[in-house]
Amino acid sequence: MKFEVLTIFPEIIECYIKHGVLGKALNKGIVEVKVYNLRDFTSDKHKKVDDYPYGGGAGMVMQIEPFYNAIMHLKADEKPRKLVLLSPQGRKFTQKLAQKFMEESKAMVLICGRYEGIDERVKAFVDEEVSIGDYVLSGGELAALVIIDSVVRLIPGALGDELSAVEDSFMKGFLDYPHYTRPEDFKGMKVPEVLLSGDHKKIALWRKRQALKNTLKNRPDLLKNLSPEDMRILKELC
Ligand SMILES: Nc1cc(-c2ccc3ccn(Cc4ccc(CN5CCCCC5)cc4)c3c2)n[nH]1
Repeated sequence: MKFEVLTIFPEIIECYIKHGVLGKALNKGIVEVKVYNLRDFTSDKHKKVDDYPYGGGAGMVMQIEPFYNAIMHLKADEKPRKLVLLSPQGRKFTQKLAQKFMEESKAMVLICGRYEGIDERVKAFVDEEVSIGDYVLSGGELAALVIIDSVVRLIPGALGDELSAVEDSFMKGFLDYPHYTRPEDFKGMKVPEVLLSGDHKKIALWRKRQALKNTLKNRPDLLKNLSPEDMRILKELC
């Protein structure tokens, strides 16, 4: 899978993708990330990318020309790609949308604005407008990294043999169970006995109960389409 990122701060993207799962996926050739500086697609000596908003208002708005020039440059190879604009007003990004992007797109262009946003006319050239949550960031780069990271985790082989994104809790429809590792007793804070029992059936049931308990407490909105067994466990918790 190939990601092409348009931004005025390429360093933000370049620094993050070197590390962890993403770094390994890049080294394995499972994913390719190319970052383009929008200033390289300007036509003035000052490499200007923003201007005052028509109609007045605070702040600056990013001009359409650098975005247009960059998008036309990418499209010159006539390869199919999904163009995604990051914005506070976009469609909410979820694990389900990450799965859809991974399954449907061989290449994605992630368009990152800054300032108070970008000229509305850019939207004529994009396929999706996506928000990663109901809060305002300073630009699209963090949102682009969230999308890259969560989509790459879903690519078969990206996480290495021992891990699988399929196990990620959001894929199962509720939150994760608690995790523990050594030491068994840290300043009197002990690991739950059941996890030391070696009884895998009991451990699995305990983890399911804990996951449902966490979900009921923090994200009851995720508790739908439960299996009869999960519903039985949930009723015991109420
Ligand atoms: N999920 C998410 C994505 C983004 C995102 C993505 C892309 C850009 C490009 C610029 N910014 C910063 C920005 C955009 C708009 C405003 C004005 N607006 C006024 C009314 C209330 C909402 C904000 C202020 C600052 C971005 C922010 N934030 N959150």
